[in-house]
Amino acid sequence: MLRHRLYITRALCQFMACKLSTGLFRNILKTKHPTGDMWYTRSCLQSILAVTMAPRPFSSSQPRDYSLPNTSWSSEMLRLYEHYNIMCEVETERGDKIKGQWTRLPSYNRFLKYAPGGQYLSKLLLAKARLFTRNIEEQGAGFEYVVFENKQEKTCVCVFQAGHLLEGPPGHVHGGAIATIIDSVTGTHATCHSGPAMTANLTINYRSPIPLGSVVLVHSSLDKIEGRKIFISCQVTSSDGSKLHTEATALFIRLFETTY
Ligand SMILES: CCCCCCCCCCCC(=O)SCCNC(=O)CCNC(=O)[C@H](O)C(C)(C)COP(=O)(O)OP(=O)(O)OC[C@H]1O[C@@H](n2cnc3c(N)ncnc32)[C@H](O)[C@@H]1OP(=O)(O)O
Repeated sequence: MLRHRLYITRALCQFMACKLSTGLFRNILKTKHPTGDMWYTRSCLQSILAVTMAPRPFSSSQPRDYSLPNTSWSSEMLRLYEHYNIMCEVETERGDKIKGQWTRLPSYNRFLKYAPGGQYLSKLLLAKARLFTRNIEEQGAGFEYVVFENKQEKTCVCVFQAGHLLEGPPGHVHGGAIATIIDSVTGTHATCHSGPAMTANLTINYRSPIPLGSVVLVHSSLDKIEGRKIFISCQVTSSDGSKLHTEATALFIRLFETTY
């Protein structure tokens, strides 16, 4: 009986929280600037990002964090993951654990009900929407990757293992898949640094093919910011850094005036 009551109370709490967050987003997204442009306050944006990036607090099935190791990860992938992950937390002389220079970024899960502009995204779309790079359920078949950010150095590093469904030239990764991972890593970098931004330009030079199944590093560096423009350069190298596979420059445009 008690268990039954607890169950009903939990369901009611979930329902209330869901309604509350929906209303909040609707109000935020409908807020207009006097010029007619969509307008977000810093705190609103931060709450949107916090909520969109964090696991759903009241969901019984927490979204999966695709950036955590799984059984498809090769020993090289795991080694590099550990290499950066260990730098996310450092031990002080007194033995306390404190935040290090690097931060592992969890995989991004979108569950906004309303797109910017107020357009209602149906429940179906909502349930099925997924970041393009995370759309293959089979572990190891597509994009296996994890992104680490170093705020101080304004860099991001992505450890990327390309699965067999990303084949282009026989035995090698498709150029479109390489462009996708570059866009995703630099886009994540731009968004983490400056808030929501979209790719305006992406220029890629393919220098040497990436063998399918290999692990490479995607380095993203924030070069400069001019108003809403964020300039990022990117290199894809072999895991030991000795071979350059791809070079790119990207221009992102920050969607809102607010600076972080
Ligand atoms: C944490 C996890 C999160 C989530 C992690 C998400 C990771 C995935 C990231 C994926 C990112 C994508 O693929 S995004 C999808 C692909 N991209 C798109 O679909 C974008 C389509 N384009 C647009 O929507 C628009 O053109 C925008 C938003 C880019 C810009 O439009 P706007 O806002 O009206 O700005 P606009 O006035 O035109 O331009 C502002 C300034 O930028 C300049 N500018 C604009 N476009 C260009 C350009 N291509 N090349 C040079 N310069 C340009 C203008 O001259 C101007 O300079 P000045 O006069 O001020 O000097």
